[in-house]
Amino acid sequence: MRSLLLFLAFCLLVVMMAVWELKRLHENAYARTALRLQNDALLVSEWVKGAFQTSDYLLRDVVTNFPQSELDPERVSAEQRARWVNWLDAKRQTLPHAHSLGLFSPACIRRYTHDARFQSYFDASERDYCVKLRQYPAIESVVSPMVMSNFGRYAVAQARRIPGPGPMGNGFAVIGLDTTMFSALLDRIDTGPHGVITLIDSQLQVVARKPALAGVVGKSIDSPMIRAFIEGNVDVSVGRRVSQLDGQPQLGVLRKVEGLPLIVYQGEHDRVWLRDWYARIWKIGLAALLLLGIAALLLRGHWAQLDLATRLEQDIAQRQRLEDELKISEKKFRTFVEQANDIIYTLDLQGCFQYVSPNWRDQLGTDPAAVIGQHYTRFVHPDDWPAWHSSLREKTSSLEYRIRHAEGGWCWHTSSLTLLLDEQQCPSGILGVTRDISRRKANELALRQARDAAEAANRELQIANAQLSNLATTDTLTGAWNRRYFEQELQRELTQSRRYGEPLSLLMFDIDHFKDVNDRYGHPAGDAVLVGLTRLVQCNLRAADTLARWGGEEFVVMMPHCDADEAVRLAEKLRVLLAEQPFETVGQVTASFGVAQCRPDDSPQSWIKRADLALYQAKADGRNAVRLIA
Ligand SMILES: Nc1nc2c(ncn2[C@@H]2O[C@H](COP(=O)(O)OP(=O)(O)OP(=O)(O)O)[C@@H](O)[C@H]2O)c(=O)[nH]1
Repeated sequence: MRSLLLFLAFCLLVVMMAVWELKRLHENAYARTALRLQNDALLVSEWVKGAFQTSDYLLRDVVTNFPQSELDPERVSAEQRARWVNWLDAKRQTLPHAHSLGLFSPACIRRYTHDARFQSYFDASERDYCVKLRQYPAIESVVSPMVMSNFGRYAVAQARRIPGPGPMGNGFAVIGLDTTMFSALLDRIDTGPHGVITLIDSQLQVVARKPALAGVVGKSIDSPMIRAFIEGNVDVSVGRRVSQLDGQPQLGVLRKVEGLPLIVYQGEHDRVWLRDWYARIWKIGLAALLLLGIAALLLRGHWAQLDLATRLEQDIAQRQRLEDELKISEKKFRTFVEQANDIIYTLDLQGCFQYVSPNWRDQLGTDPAAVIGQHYTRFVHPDDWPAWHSSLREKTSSLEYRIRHAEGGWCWHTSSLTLLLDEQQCPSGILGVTRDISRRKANELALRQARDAAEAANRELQIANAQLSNLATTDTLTGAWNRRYFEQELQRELTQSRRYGEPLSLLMFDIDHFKDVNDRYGHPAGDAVLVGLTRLVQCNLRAADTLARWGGEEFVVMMPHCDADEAVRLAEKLRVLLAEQPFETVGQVTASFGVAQCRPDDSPQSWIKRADLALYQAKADGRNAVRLIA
């Protein structure tokens, strides 16, 4: 963590140093370029001043040598006037860039000009030079901002007062200077491929520019900053700006031309004056990155060493901790082994005891020393050897077995066995923890015996219940359902039949002259007839039909899903079968049958009553017959 912080601090330091160095280089480049531009601007302004001084000499010459008496052309002859015009033109031609030269009266009326074609009346009282001469009587000479001259060219007018008594003296001379002279002047200056020099007048009009741009001369620059500079007290201003004329970012110097309504702007494109600085950005940036990269590599190496050292320390600490834990664990284990109720032992893979805890003696009466080296079969009941044998091959297992007590007899024990592994993860022995469960086994035996007795009693009870239930629903003599059961079934079937709209019929039959059978052959023979008859009828019914003994020698059969016709057919069949069946001792007997199909409005009683009535009719009609009351 500390090294990371150091690295981050180093990174910060490198970045700060790089930024500081770049800032310093930028400032140097700025200062150096600004100084050079200032010098260049000074040079240009001096040149411009020099140009105006030259023209001013010409004006001085004119003002000094032109006689005052000749200024009013009305008083001068035409020939004399022509001579003065030629004189003025000769003076003008001494300056190659002077395109006009004239003389004005104190009232700013032009009296003479160098060209005979322009001798007409011209009032210059509104012109800037006239206004200034009138406004400031103390000054001798003025230069006006650039104007479009009468000759159709941009020009700057320079005027010089003609000394005289009035506030305006005896008038003034004006020379018109073609602004192309400034362009020619600027052309001679080496500005480099991206340097700019612009001459601007006090009206913020471009007077001349290098490099030249089409239509730029006379163009007004809308710059509050330049306007403020013109109106301010400082003579020089340095700053970065974007040129309004060509849109280039530049470092530029503005310098007022002393005593003239002109300023020089000298600028250099950022690309030029910052060229070295841009190159240094790359170099310094790469150097910083290199430094940071080296630092990062060093840090990584340091971390790797640190990590190794830390891991070694951790390993040592962990090993120490494990050793301590092992000691504690061993101590605990020994205490646990020696004080526990359970017998703890180890076996080799063949099943011989290698260690047994001291309580073996307490629980099994043998000294532990005598047990060590012995095979488990020496102590374990032979019936439990298979369980032991298979457990010794398991990773973990538990088993219950009998083990011999030194004083004779067997104790029940349970053991949990765990396979022990050596450092190579190979089985090296078996750890066993055993506990005496003799008491539990005795309890289990008692419990099992009690449960067996309870189950036997339960079974007897179920048999008795079944018998009781049978008795409650069946007739003991014939085995047919009894009347009570039949009535329950009748009610249930009646409900079912109504719910599903199925037909349901009832058959009631009674043995004919049964009293005579009893009387003649005895009651047991009569019983035998009843039993035989029941079997015969039962064998000829469907599984869904219910046969019940209604009472004495009278029986009923309920037939679900069976209409009156089917019921009559069955009754007829039974009647014939019975009549043809010989009974032991008694011989053949007959029976009469009454049939009734259940009606929708029937109650059990009304339905049974109709069957009974049909039976009565069969009896009345001579017996051994079937009758239906539908
Ligand atoms: N053996 C024997 N006889 C019974 C048993 N129950 C009723 N009886 C006898 O059945 C006889 C019924 O006689 P009756 O009611 O006069 O009818 P019947 O003699 O069969 O004459 P009809 O029915 O009119 O043909 C009686 O003698 C009863 O003692 C029984 O469980 N075993």
